[in-house]
Amino acid sequence: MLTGILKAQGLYKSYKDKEVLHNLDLTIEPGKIYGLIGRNGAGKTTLLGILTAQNTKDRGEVTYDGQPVWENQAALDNICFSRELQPTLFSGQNNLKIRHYLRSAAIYYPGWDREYAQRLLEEFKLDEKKKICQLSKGQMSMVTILIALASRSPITILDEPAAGLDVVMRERFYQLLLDDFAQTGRTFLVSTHIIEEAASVFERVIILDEGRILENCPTEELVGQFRYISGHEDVVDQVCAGLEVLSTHQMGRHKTAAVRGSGVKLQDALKADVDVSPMNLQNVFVALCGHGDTQ
Ligand SMILES: Nc1ncnc2c1ncn2[C@@H]1O[C@H](COP(=O)(O)OP(=O)(O)OP(=O)(O)O)[C@@H](O)[C@H]1O
Repeated sequence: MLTGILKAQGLYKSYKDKEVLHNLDLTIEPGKIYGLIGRNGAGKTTLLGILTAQNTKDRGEVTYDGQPVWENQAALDNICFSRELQPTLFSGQNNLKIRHYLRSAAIYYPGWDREYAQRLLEEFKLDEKKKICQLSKGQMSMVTILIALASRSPITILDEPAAGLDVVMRERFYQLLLDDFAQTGRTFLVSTHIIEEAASVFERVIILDEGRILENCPTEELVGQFRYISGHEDVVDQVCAGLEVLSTHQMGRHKTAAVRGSGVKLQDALKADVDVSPMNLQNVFVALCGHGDTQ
């Protein structure tokens, strides 16, 4: 599926005097699955809301296929932002049922796949006659996921879709995502805190830290740049001299450093009397965004 590029340039967003996004640039290319990770309050939901014109920006531009997305239905027809249902939003409409919600989605999304939606309803064992305000947290997540998948939108964005799901449903969700991607090649952008579980699904990872994009690159390429180097503190210090050290942990004279580096300097390090071990995406995330909290 050939779709346009979703692009943010120079985004700024503040709530009162708190700056949440700072001069943020981001390019979402067609036909890729992106994982968006960041600490609590990093600005993920705010960013996703602005990318999909559901939230306002203070400065900057968001375009789809070169056209601004703000108040541009032609551009927004290509983008689905399926976010967690807020039971409080529905408390004033106690009779709103899943069926009504799906009917609205069918009208809103031009590519709505009714047959796929029905299949997912059955697979998730959701009763469309059930009221939204009576759904469990997991069932709310399932409705959110169902809408995202059945929208068939070229760019489909989900904000923490797996948070309310049990482990079996989370695995099923990732499988559905990958099956859909294999079939349609549409773009997915998914935010999550369950990093390691999702690492193998996301071919690209975006790390948002305090309103700034720290990384936006292939997951394997990113993780491959980081290693733990451990051993006697003197040797570790010597080896790390030319490398970027993100964090250190010491027990007596034994030291472990999380480092980023490649090339000659790393090759030299590998020859020294130290243990070198790979890091996983979660370790990399903590090293980059821990800001000393985990030392
Ligand atoms: N409507 C709002 N009014 C005021 N402050 C807000 C509003 N929405 C978000 N914020 C603040 O902006 C910051 C970023 O919030 P946001 O929800 O975008 O972060 P997040 O990365 O999605 O966080 P989490 O992972 O905890 O869900 C937080 O400090 C939050 O309190």
